[in-house]
Amino acid sequence: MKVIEVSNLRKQYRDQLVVDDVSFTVEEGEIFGVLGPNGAGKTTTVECVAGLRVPDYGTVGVLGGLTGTELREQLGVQLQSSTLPGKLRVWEALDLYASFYRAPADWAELLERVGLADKRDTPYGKLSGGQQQRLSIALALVGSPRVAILDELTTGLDPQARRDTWELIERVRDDGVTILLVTHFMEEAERLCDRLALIDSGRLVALDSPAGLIAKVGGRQTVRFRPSQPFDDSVLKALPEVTEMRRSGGQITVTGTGDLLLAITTALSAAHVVPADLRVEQANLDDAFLGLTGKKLS
Ligand SMILES: Nc1ncnc2c1ncn2[C@@H]1O[C@H](COP(=O)(O)OP(=O)(O)OP(=O)(O)O)[C@@H](O)[C@H]1O
Repeated sequence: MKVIEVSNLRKQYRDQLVVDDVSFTVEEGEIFGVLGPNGAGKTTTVECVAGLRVPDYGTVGVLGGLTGTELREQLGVQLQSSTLPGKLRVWEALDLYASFYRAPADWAELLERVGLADKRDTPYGKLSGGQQQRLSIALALVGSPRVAILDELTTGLDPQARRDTWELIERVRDDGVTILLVTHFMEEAERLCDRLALIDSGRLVALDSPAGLIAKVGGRQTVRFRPSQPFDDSVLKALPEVTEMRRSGGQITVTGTGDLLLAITTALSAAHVVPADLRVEQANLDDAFLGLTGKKLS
């Protein structure tokens, strides 16, 4: 079932076109990512989905075209810019948000779920960045929505807090909430998203699963190793899988496609060379973005 349908969305601020003919659909139960560099138009796109901005052109449908109160009841939104008064206690914020809904979730249970039960009486201003983000997720979920929009959720968090937040988002999805996630972190998109819309300068560049996007750039891989003894470049350069080979100090870096690792290890073995410190790096979403737009994501 299609939960979000965006067709030919266009949005302009004065004379700046920031969303240019963007279309995508989000299926029920997905974590759907909108990935792109700063200023690409991601927030504007999801603000149109959330009904917070009016598109200049195109249509946006959530759960078959809900609007007004019905839309607000079914859609939880956590926006990049949202902050709360520093003195507001965690429980007060949840109680306040719960009062906006006819059938709110049990917020005490929600607090357990986001790991903030022991911060119930802590003022918002005294929470760490990660705790504030987890509270903002709880606030987005307090109306028991079927769809949640989460914008730049982990920006500014340390790696551990970021990983904790990813686990939390996965649990929310496992509970049946469809998630539209805005991010400019390649690693976050790769780890969390079932499908991704790559956005650059307001335009949809590609839409696929993370693996599908990476495959679009040809599945480039890099293999690094230290050879047990000298060998001639031609041993590897002659392989059809190899596109480039570089030597730096004692290390050799080979890039290529196909079953690169097998081709290299077989050729080295025939030349009686043992590869030590062998490492394989697959192409990632950064490479995909670079291949599709000519720009680096980060
Ligand atoms: N209310 C506004 N009025 C005028 N220009 C705006 C407004 N909001 C955003 N913009 C501009 O529109 C462009 C797209 O912004 P948007 O926030 O949608 O991008 P983004 O991809 O979410 O970027 P970021 O990750 O930096 O938030 C930017 O150039 C931004 O400066």
